[in-house]
Amino acid sequence: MALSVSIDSFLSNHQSQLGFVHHDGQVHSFRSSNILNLQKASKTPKSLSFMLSVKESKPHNAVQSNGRSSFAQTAAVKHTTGSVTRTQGLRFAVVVARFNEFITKQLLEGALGTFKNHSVQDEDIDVVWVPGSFEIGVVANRLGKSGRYHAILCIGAVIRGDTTHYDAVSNSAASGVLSAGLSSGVPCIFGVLTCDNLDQAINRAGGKSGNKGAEAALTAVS
Ligand SMILES: Nc1c(NC[C@H](O)[C@H](O)[C@H](O)CO)[nH]c(=O)[nH]c1=O
Ligand SMILES: CC(=O)[C@@H](O)COP(=O)(O)O
Repeated sequence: MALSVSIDSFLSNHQSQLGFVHHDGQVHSFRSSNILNLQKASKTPKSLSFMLSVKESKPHNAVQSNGRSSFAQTAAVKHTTGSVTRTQGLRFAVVVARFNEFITKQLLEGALGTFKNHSVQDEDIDVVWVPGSFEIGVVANRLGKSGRYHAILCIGAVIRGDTTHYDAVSNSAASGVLSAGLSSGVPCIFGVLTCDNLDQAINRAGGKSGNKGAEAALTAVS
């Protein structure tokens, strides 16, 4: 059964955790200890661009060839989405693993390029190096709790070897990043490659499958 939630009940349920900027640019609700800290840390405190934009979409009936209305139900409610254009005053930390550095450096380059393309200022980005992907979570958690950043981008490259070590490191990296986000309340973005071989990693670090660091940075902005 589909769950239908109106924007009003969504807002009243989440206003303690999130701030919202309506499409008219007005802040409609805004609080939480981290966000307050962020507000203090922000160079331009009145910039609330990191908050989610609430965009109104007009109800419309998408009629399928069989004559039935397809997503009329979802089209009838307001949708909430992040913005990749309102970046003024956004601050990011990037936690990057030194292990497989020839890959993680490329991912980092991709991420910094994306930040630049989205007008995030160099002085609003801190890069913190850790030994391996296993250590990313603990540092991301600490940075998240500092209240200085709007999102933490986590970068690593775990490449399968001969033993089950790969599973331990990649699963720990994923759950570490997840826990860091949940416990700090600051989005911690998973930009850790988990690859079966070196080729896969190279392809995803600026090769033929793109640059996953760049993609993860866009997620952080959003
Ligand atoms: N094998 C990989 C590691 N291993 C190192 C661990 O992340 C960790 O630093 C060590 O176990 C000490 O706690 N790290 C990666 O990022 N990628 C690997 O492929
Ligand atoms: C992440 C890994 O599995 C790797 O670096 C360790 O390789 P191995 O399993 O051959 O010890």
